[in-house]
Amino acid sequence: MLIIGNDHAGTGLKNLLVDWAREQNVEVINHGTDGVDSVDYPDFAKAVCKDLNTKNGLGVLICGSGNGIAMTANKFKHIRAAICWNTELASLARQHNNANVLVLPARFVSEAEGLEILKAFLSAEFEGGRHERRVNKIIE
Ligand SMILES: O=C(CO)C(O)[C@H](O)[C@H](O)COP(=O)(O)O
Repeated sequence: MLIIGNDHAGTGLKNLLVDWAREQNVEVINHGTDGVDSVDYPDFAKAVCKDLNTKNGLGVLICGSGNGIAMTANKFKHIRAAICWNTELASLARQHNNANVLVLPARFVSEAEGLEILKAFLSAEFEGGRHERRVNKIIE
């Protein structure tokens, strides 16, 4: 399951990702705005993170730079949100940090790049070991 949210800067990329995920038969919950009128990104980060803390899935948050929406998300317990602007960062966010929210900066990646970054995030797995010790220290 993907739980997705975005502000007005991320609507186009969000639509592409939702369409792709549904084509893959991945269940998607869309908490983002579907328009381009100016909205406030914390509202969407909060909706996604609250939902994610009650469901088994991964989150995707999209805004212009990624910064504000990630700052908001990382205030939630059990949320580890990683801003990723290429596929390598997305894989590492899962492999090393067990990130459960992918944050995409829509004004700094193309829509095609955003989709590849999501694919990399979804296909990577947490490696555990020394990384588990470190992630546990984040959780503490
Ligand atoms: O950091 C951000 C959200 O996490 C953003 O980049 C916003 O999308 C951005 O600040 C919106 O800017 P705008 O000038 O209001 O479109």
